Amino acid sequence: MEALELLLSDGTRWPGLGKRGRSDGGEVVFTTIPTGFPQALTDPSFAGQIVVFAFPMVGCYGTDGERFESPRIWARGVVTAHPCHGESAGPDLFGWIEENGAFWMGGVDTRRLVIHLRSRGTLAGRIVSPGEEVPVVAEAGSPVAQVSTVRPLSHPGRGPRIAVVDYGVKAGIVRSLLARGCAVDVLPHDTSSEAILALRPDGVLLSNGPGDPALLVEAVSVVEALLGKVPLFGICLGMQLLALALGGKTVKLPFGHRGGNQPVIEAGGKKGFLTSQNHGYALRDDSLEGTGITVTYRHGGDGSVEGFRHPETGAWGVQFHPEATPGPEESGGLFDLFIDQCREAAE
Ligand SMILES: NC(=O)CC[C@H](N)C(=O)O
Repeated sequence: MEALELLLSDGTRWPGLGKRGRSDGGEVVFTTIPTGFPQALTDPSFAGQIVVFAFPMVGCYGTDGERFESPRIWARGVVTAHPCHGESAGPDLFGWIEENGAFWMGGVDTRRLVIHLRSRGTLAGRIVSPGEEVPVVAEAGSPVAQVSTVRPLSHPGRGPRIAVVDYGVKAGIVRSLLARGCAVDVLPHDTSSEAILALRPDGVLLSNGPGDPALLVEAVSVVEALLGKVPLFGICLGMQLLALALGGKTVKLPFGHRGGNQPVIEAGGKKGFLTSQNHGYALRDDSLEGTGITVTYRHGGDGSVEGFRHPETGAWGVQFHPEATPGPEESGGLFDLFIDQCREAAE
């Protein structure tokens, strides 16, 4: 173990201990999940980011390969207060992070760091040696092409056939469809609308994924071409792309929503539930007029849009994660609603 620092783009330095030298720059974000760390780190939506765990003790159960959300870690670095080494459910979490070529730091005052990020907003950062002076910038551009499958992958099933456009899909989304009997085609992020419709899917699911949705101009035009032709359901980045295709706009949140206990309230109602979330962007409320979008869910904390439907085309989406992994499963029924919608459209 050697002394390391997390150097932030505002010049602040956060000391800790770890094993490796200097990471590249990445957006430093925090998540409040209290469990499911390997699931979070393998979520492709974290690609290129340095993840601060607000929960103090991390790694007590090691890793469990069966619960990965993709085959590898996409986060660039991990920052924690108290790394817990050793094996219980599986290999040592921090050894596994190193094997994946990612960086980690322990012994960091993550309570103060989370409050700093919450008040300053998300910043770029790098894991460096103490006192090291290097430029700190997060990569520009979208990581979607790096995390998406390059070839279509087909999973058989007797139920409706769902095409999943993979912008960085979590395995939990595919599992949620397969568990309900669907046949699933996972398609590369740049698949054309013609190629998607040629599969004659009963529905199209637009997946989660990393980065700024507004950079994905081509994906938005593919989604636009699908509108009204097939049932469409977007999750997180997928919902953002759907809204952009309908003429809405997105905005970067100051520090995002990342955690397993994010409250969501039905718009205009009182019913609330807890959700798993991992996003830094949101729909701009003032961009929705004239789009035909009806907001269905809002965040219980800041009131931002967490879901919508578009009655004219039947397209809809949620900003939170009904597949959970990690997090509460109480919104999993949304997959059933989508599958019912696909069945009805096929009749
Ligand atoms: N999990 C996701 O799909 C995240 C969507 C997008 N990258 C955001 O940060 O808002």
